[in-house]
Parts: sequence; structure tokens; C-alpha cells
Amino acid sequence: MSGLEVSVSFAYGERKVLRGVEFSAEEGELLAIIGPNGAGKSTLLKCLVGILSPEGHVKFNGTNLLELRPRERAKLITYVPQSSFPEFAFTIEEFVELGTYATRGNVEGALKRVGLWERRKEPVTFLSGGEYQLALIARALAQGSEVILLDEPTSHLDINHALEIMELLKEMSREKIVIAVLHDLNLALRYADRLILLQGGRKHWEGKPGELKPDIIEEVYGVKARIAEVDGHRVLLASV
Ligand SMILES: Nc1ncnc2c1ncn2[C@@H]1O[C@H](COP(=O)(O)OP(=O)(O)OP(=O)(O)O)[C@@H](O)[C@H]1O
Repeated sequence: MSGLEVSVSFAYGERKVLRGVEFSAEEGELLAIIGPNGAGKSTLLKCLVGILSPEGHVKFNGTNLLELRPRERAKLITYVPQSSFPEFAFTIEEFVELGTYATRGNVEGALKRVGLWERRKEPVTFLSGGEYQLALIARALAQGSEVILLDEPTSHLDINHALEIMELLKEMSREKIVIAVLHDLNLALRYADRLILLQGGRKHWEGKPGELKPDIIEEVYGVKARIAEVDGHRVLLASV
């Protein structure tokens, strides 16, 4: 079986946070995980990458990643956490090299791909929020894994940098499986091949962006929603 096959449940102690979340993904796909605050999106990514230990399985090409040692798992799946600014004094290049512990990764290729190669000798603390997000993505790319998970990669970014990141993810998804938690539904509608909508720890809905109906948004987010078409893109207009 090729691609990623997920079936997970997870509880923090007594508190059930993911209840039988199932989906699959194939190489060449950009999946967006969407859903309201507290739905379980970050928890789901942490379960997929093995930071948390869920019940169930996360199979990649038939191998259950949850049963692999961390070093072996890291060759196959990488996680880009929510951006928090680094306090330490690495250069950009050293920071990206940290992603290659499991592989003989391609630091140069990754830095060139995100446009930071020329600045590689600068301290990572010199980067702006958007540039730091690019460095985080370069670190994931340098690891060379086939599945990349990103938790809110566009939060704190201006629209220009957000679009730049989404274009990069789209390009990466041609040869990998890319799964991103996105709060911005318009970015999800525009860039994702498929959406997984979580609510209350369950998969509430799954489909292509073109299939998302306003009534689903209204039900899950408690807003009034309209979806219009602008220059061939579906655009969500929400109001309270
Ligand atoms: N370490 C933890 N211990 C206990 N409960 C937790 C922990 N982390 C998260 N939770 C709870 O699990 C639920 C899901 O949290 P999670 O961060 O996965 O949601 P999310 O969909 O990513 O939310 P957001 O959009 O606000 O980032 C929330 O109710 C949260 O309070």
C-alpha cells in the first residue's frame, strides 16, 4: 500500500482529544487540516510524527511509523512546529543542519530552495518572522523525508510571505506528501488538494476545496459564510 494511511485516537490522560480520526494521503498531495480552536489539529500532527503516542496506526507505504525508532521515523516524516522565535546563537546554516541528524541531508539544496543560501552565515536570530519560517521549512527539507507536516506555517506572516510559503509548500508537494494545519481558510481553499475538517477531535468532513459548502463552515465555526468565485478561485466571506 503506497502513501500515508492514518487511523488514530488520542487522550491527554482522561481527556479524549482525537476520536478515530482516519484519512489517507498520496505523494503529490497538499492536505490542509482545518477546524476551530481546540479541535485537535496540533495534537493530530504530533501523533503523526510520533511526539505523542496515539492508539491506532500511521502507516507509510505499509510500515507503521509508530513502531519505528525515532531515527528511522525521522527519515520518513518531518514536523515543522508552530513558529516560536529561537533564542540560541546558531547560524542559519547550522540551524538547518539540525534537521539532518537522521540522514545525509542536503543543507545547501534546502537553503537555496527557500532563498536563504546567501545569508547562511548570519545568526538565525537576524531573521524576520517570515524568514525564520522559511528556515524552519528548509530544516525540514534538508531532512529529505517523504512526508512533511507543518503546524500553522503562515501564522504571523504578512500576506506576501504567507503566499510565498504556500507556493513553496505547493511546489514541495509535487514530490512529497505535505500536510499543513491552516487557520486561513482562504489559503486552504486556494492551495490544498484536499481538506480534512476536524471538530471536537473527530473528522467532521473531508473533501476537495471545490466541494466545501458554506453550510459546513457555518455549522462548525458558528459564523455566517458565503463562498464566491474570484478569478477562478473560491473565496470565503465570513461574518458574525
Ligand atoms: N498537553 C496537553 N494536556 C492536556 N490537554 C491538552 C494538551 N494539549 C492540548 N490539549 C487540549 O487538547 C485539545 C486539542 O488541542 P490542540 O492544540 O490539538 O487543538 P488545535 O485544533 O490545534 O487548536 P488551535 O487551533 O487553538 O491551535 C484542546 O482542548 C486542548 O486544550
